Amino acid sequence: MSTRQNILVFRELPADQLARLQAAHSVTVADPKTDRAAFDAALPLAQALIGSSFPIDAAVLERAPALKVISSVSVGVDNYALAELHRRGILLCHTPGVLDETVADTVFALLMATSRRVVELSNLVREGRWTRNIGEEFFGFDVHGKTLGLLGFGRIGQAIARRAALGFGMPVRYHTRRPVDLAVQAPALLGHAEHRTLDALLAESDFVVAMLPLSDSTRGLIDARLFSRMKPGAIFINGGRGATVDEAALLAALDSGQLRAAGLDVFAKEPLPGESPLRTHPRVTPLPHIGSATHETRYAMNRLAVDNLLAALAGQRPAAVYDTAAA
Ligand SMILES: NC(=O)c1ccc[n+]([C@@H]2O[C@H](COP(=O)([O-])OP(=O)(O)OC[C@H]3O[C@@H](n4cnc5c(N)ncnc54)[C@H](O)[C@@H]3O)[C@@H](O)[C@H]2O)c1
Repeated sequence: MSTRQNILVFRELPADQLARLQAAHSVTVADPKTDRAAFDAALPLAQALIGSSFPIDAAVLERAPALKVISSVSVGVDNYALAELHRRGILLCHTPGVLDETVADTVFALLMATSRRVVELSNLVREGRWTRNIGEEFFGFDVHGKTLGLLGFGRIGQAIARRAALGFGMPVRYHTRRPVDLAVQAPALLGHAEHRTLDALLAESDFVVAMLPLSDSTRGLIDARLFSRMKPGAIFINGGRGATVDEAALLAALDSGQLRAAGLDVFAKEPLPGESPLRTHPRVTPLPHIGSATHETRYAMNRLAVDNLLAALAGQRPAAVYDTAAA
């Protein structure tokens, strides 16, 4: 590639990271959510894109004939038309690894909040309704020692498993298409985590945590059948992607009492529409997709995304390339 390339930044970057791009390339900043016209105007000459949280679909790619590389400030790649990127020979980079521990912390916050009713009981205090000692009707359920079932046992799933097994004494069950060789891939979990078929995991787990990417194989995967196989009174947590869950089936499972509670960081449609019953359901703890949203981690993700882009534009292999051929 020639030296100065046209980069289109489609989501705000920290000033120092933007400066790294500007030092070496011609940079246009245009967020399509707030200035679609500027984004569209920059597409035809863009050789590189960097950003997140906006669908780069076939229609966008069609208007970007010079595009060679996209650097996503995310680990999930469901916003990108993967087959089309592969067909056009466009490199896709993402940010695995740097957010694992932070997303696992967020998932654990949801485990604690749902089982110990943290938000509900904090509101009771704030609203002046704490007028006598708390009785059984406000008691929660223990987290420590309970069985955790993980749907999705990748980088983040394993970080959740470490917290559960090593910090909270929780037996961990996980479901993947093939068992993981723990001795090689997750030695800290040897003796703590066991592979299960999907139905066996659901039947055994007090907490079912979904940490799945969104793909053709996971869209709507967590449906009425799966909720019906969970232990009565189980708690369901979703930290992966909203569209892996049939939200109507989730609500039905909550209302029938099959599920005790749900903690959700992600939703099929985001921001969560005002009319969604999940917004105000008394046994749902909703979060506004904050899995990786800490100062340190968002900065690390932006820096890695800029590293990836600069390497690609210099003709080097970036540290984190997503294999679009395998999608
Ligand atoms: N809430 C947030 O803010 C947030 C933050 C980061 C990532 N995420 C989501 O979490 C996902 C997982 O991230 P990761 O880094 O752990 O990914 P990863 O690729 O390391 O792990 C994905 C796991 O899902 C499993 N999997 C994939 N398809 C499956 C299927 N059909 N059935 C069963 N298991 C299946 C894989 O085997 C693997 O264990 C991301 O793709 C992203 O969508 C959410």
